[in-house]
Amino acid sequence: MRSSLFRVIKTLNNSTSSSHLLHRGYGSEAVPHRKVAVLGAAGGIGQPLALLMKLNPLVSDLALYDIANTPGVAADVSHINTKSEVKGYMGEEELGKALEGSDVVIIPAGVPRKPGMTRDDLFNINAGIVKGLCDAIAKYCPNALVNMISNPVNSTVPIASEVFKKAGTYDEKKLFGVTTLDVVRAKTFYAGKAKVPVTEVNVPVVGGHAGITILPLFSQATPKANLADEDIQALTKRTQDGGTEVVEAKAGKGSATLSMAYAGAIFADACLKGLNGVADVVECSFVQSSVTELPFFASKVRLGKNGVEEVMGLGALSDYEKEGLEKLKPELLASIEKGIKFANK
Ligand SMILES: NC(=O)c1ccc[n+]([C@@H]2O[C@H](COP(=O)([O-])OP(=O)(O)OC[C@H]3O[C@@H](n4cnc5c(N)ncnc54)[C@H](O)[C@@H]3O)[C@@H](O)[C@H]2O)c1
Ligand SMILES: O=C(O)C[C@H](O)C(=O)O
Repeated sequence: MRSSLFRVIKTLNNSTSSSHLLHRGYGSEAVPHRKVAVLGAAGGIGQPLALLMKLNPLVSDLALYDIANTPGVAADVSHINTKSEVKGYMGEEELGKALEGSDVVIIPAGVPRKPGMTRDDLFNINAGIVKGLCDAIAKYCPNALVNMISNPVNSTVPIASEVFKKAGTYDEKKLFGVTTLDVVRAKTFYAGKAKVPVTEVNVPVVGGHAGITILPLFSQATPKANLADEDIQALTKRTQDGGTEVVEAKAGKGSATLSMAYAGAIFADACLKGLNGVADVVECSFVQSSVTELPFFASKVRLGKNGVEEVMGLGALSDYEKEGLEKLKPELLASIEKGIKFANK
């Protein structure tokens, strides 16, 4: 039963090098003790993400924190007969206990979009939520790798960096905006158009995580396919609007949760693999960066024992991608500056 479940995950999991341990079997192989905390664990993303992290054999302790409903989620997930110990924490007074000793903290806490909203429309509520949670991270687990899912990622990551700077705990190698869902979508859409096996596809996605700031680099997609320019443009637009496609389909009942949980689990797994010293773990992520003149930028990142080991360059871009890159910069910079300003006010 257990092995068949992992076969399903293996089939689902077409990520690059970082995916393998998500479906690694339960052998006697020794892996270091690792605690993962999910903040917002009772939400639409939090619940399936908690499930996927419970299936990850690299996790020893799984802390599920939310302001409401975590006892039920934790009781439910804890009955799954996999390795990790699950504990639920509810309310601010239990946040410290949830965070203490964490190696990786995943943050899907905050409100999702409704049709007609941009991710930036979430700023007023989510900025404060993220700031409060990051204050606690700085206090209780300053060395943890932080995987920021809460939107607008283009602003919440800069907010987190400022909170950590103020607390004197900022390490740019340990703060990640999770953009894996953009990569997951780009792979799926490319495979469909190029008629190549989706499990073999790789597509880097750079920039940020909102609208035109999401820049998939289909010129670097593998396996290669000779797609027409209008196909590339349509794929680019669909990837940029992927979140909105889901928001509209859910018609007021939230945004992507299941595909996001999958993407979040892949990224957290990559972080754990890096921490554990697995070589050549590469994922795209929105991190502090000098790849462009912007202070934060998503690109391929090599993960290691201390978090970011290398922020990789963009590689060769097509003229269409070069144009997209220049177009995204003002919007991305404005979102970054908005986050920094909020955290310092
Ligand atoms: N990065 C991405 O690619 C990506 C993808 C999808 C969604 N998101 C974002 O993720 C966030 C969550 O989406 P969702 O669909 O899970 O929303 P949701 O409303 O279903 O769940 C959010 C959860 O956060 C909890 N929460 C609120 N304030 C909290 C606090 N201070 N501490 C801890 N928990 C708190 C809520 O109680 C709720 O359980 C949204 O901001 C959404 O836009 C990001
Ligand atoms: O689109 C959203 O609001 C959620 C998320 O950022 C996504 O890309 O699905």
